[in-house]
Amino acid sequence: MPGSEGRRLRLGVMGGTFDPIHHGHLVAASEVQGWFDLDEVVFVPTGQPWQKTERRVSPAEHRYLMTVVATAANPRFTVSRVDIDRDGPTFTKDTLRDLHAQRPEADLYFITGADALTDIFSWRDADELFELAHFVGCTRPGSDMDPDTLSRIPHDRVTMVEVPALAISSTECRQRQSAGQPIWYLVPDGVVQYITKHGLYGPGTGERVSGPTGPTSPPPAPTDALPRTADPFDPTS
Ligand SMILES: Nc1ncnc2c1ncn2[C@@H]1O[C@H](COP(=O)(O)OP(=O)(O)OP(=O)(O)O)[C@@H](O)[C@H]1O
Ligand SMILES: O=C(O)c1ccc[n+]([C@@H]2O[C@H](COP(=O)([O-])O)[C@@H](O)[C@H]2O)c1
Repeated sequence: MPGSEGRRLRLGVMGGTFDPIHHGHLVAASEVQGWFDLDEVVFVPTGQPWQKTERRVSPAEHRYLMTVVATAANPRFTVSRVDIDRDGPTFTKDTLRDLHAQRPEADLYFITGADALTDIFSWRDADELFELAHFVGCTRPGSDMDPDTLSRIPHDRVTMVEVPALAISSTECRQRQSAGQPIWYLVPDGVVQYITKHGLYGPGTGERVSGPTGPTSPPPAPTDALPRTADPFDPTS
């Protein structure tokens, strides 16, 4: 099926662990959608993010559902299960091959933060990736990509895009939730409610509060928090 104006369909691919998804991810995807006139941006939560072994990653179904909640209002945003339904470690070459098999009519634009792009030559079969998709690296104003990495990427297969500064990370969201600090407005409202309902990132889940923002004693839990219910994805609850 052609995209607008009879040209080939343009499909953005926003891969991430999304533990949890936050407004930095959503702004980056939205900006790139506009820059490249993408017909759709498909968010792809990782199954087993093999380079994030230093910490516990939330179950894939939770990360998938938070991504569905966060993207539901945007008619151009969709969510794919290709990575979470594939066994084994998640490699982007598999993500792109699976999406190409599902949507052979589309050109793929893989959206990534500059931090992730800097590490791309540590990814599985990195040199093949640029044949499978055009890469879009999102930088914050004033930050530059590592010139060594940039020089190794074929220039016609990567574009750097400056997105509005949003110093939000999933790590910060987890740490704040663990410490009882608010995460409202860092993540969509529905994601705050999902996290509260399922008791994700609570005290005792191993998240550390770093730096001067961490309180010595956490503030009391907000009184409007949703009651915690049995977690269908946690066999121990
Ligand atoms: N604030 C942000 N602005 C733009 N891109 C971002 C931002 N945060 C993350 N990204 C990019 O989104 C993709 C998915 O990131 P990921 O799900 O690992 O989130 P994260 O915030 O980097 O997580 P963590 O803090 O747990 O490492 C990566 O390409 C990452 O570079
Ligand atoms: O292909 C790989 O080997 C590879 C290694 C690390 C990360 N990635 C991809 O990069 C995207 C962002 O990953 P992360 O771990 O920063 O959330 C996500 O789509 C991952 O599958 C891919």
